Amino acid sequence: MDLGLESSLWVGNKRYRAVLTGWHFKWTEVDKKNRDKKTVLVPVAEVAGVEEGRVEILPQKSVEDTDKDFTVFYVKRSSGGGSYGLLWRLGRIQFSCASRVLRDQWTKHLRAALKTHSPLRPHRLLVFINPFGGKKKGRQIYHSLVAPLFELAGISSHVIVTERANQARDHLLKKDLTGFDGVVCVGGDGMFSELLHGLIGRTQQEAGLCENDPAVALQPCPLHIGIIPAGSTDCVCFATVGVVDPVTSALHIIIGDSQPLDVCSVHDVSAQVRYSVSLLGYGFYGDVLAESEKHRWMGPLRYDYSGAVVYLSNRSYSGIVQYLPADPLLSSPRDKTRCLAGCSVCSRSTERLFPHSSDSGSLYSSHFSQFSTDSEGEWVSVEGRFRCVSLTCMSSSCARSPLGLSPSAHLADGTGDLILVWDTHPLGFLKFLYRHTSTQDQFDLPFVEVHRVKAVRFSVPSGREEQEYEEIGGFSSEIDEGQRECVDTVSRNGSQQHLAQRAMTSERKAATPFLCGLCCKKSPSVSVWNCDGEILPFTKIVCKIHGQLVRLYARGIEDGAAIRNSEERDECQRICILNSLK
Ligand SMILES: CCCCCCCCCCCCC/C=C/[C@@H](O)[C@H](COP(=O)(O)O)NC(=O)CCCCCCCCCCCCCCC
Ligand SMILES: Nc1ncnc2c1ncn2[C@@H]1O[C@H](COP(=O)(O)OP(=O)(O)O)[C@@H](O)[C@H]1O
Ligand SMILES: [Ca+2]
Repeated sequence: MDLGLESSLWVGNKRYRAVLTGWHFKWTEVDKKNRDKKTVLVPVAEVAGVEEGRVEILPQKSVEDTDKDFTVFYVKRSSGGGSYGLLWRLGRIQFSCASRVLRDQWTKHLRAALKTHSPLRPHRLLVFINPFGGKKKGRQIYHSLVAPLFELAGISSHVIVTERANQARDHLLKKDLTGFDGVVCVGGDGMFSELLHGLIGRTQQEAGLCENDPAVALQPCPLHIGIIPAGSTDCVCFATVGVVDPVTSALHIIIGDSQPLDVCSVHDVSAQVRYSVSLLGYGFYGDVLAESEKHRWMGPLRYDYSGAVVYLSNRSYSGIVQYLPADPLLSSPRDKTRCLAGCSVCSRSTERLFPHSSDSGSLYSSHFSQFSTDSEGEWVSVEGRFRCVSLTCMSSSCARSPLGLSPSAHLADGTGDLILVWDTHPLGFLKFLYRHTSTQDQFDLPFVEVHRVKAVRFSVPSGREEQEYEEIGGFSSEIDEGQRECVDTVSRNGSQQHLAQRAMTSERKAATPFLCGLCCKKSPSVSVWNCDGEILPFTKIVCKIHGQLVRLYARGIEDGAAIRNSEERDECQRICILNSLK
């Protein structure tokens, strides 16, 4: 069927020339002298629904069934929601046709174009709501903001309000999932993590693969994941959509957007596996999570409170970190680029990760080639005392840190960024943390290193695990020994880091009076791992990044930083549409 169509249509008493070209639907106001006025251009892929009659969805759905009218719902962008990302809202236009025949032609052609140009639109979704996530508004957010949009788009959803932790994960591992196109969580990063574990586990079970084996190349998941943000950090949503907004996320789900995402598998010696996408953190972030669990009643503020408590306790930990660097010719964590919608680094990675696929974006292509074609590089080893060791598969931007833990990380390039913050004096560490809140480079500090990696191993020097408490502070022999270890190991690895470490020793002496106030209590010698908001029950780990293991209903961040007024907003809509065509 030829999807193109062109005719005059009316909105109220204004005449429009409407054109459907297959990829685009546009309407231009025509004045009495037949001159063109303003045009609105909407990619067919961003049409949310087409309905006969004059349809309203708010305050509730109502249809005035006239036989010459039809209503089109589409994605409309607006700035807001912070300096990055664009809010999406539901645009609506009600057209009148000259005849019923023409009206039926328009609705038929538009619906056929939708099917052809956005094949991943979901028809049936499995939705899990965590009623206790974030500010406990999950149910309300879903029923008032999301369900009416799904209904409009003709999506049928099976909704489960969870009654316990891990219910969503267990459901995905065991229950019949036939007929579902995607799975949605209404909650925070913890709920997303449940879906991630459930779907990855289920996919490996069905493929007959052992997910606990770090040597296995995992099979990508066939079902898409949608996130309706209703949690505390909502980092996965922020970093993949650019804003934390339930309506924006619902619209990405409706139009069947697709964003692949790298996932890190975290294995312990007894072969248990966990997955992480946003933050795998030892030291500071592990301690913040452990502390925050005691203060869940505070809601999202528990992290700020616990962050301050842990910061003031001034801890550092010994560790041995080994990493397998990614190809430095492809990208670097300090190249000042940002992974935005249509990212070319990620697109090239798709071709590299799935070389035998005719459609380079296909989920179903062989994923096994990934490691056989990659030449295994050399592992690098460092040992010493760290304030924190963090690994992230993406930028991990969130409201607390709008550019994230690693601002130049990519969502789907098959690598992660390893951030090593060596022990330093308290003010230095505060500077590091504080830089996350602005555009200042948190890696441009002498005690910070960042590496783009494919795999990481971590262990605690022998004897430390059993040692329950130790003296801490810049003056104990423990720290001096740790400091020496660090200088030795790093210089063995031929890095310039040892110079910085030496400089740090004198900085630490300068900070002596400040430290005295803080460090007069005992502290544990071993921290815990924070795996996307969950405490891991093991310290020694092996991690591997699996490129594009899952897909989200998202498209990456649309850069809205330049948009300040409504005229620029229209321009932005145009630029975003042009970018989406590239
Ligand atoms: C001085 C200000 C310092 C601001 C430092 C901000 C760094 C923020 C990096 C955030 C990375 C987030 C990665 C996401 C992790 C989530 O998967 C995970 C689970 O989220 P969920 O509960 O929503 O399910 N979230 C977390 O683990 C939370 C980590 C949050 C860390 C916040 C740290 C706040 C630090 C405040 C320090 C204050 C020092 C004050 C000195 C007097
Ligand atoms: N019904 C429930 N009761 C208790 N815990 C739950 C329930 N449903 C989910 N959880 C757990 O709650 C934790 C936090 O959920 P999340 O939605 O991420 O909120 P937040 O962002 O506030 O931490 C997750 O680890 C999840 O496994
Ligand atoms: Ca990545």
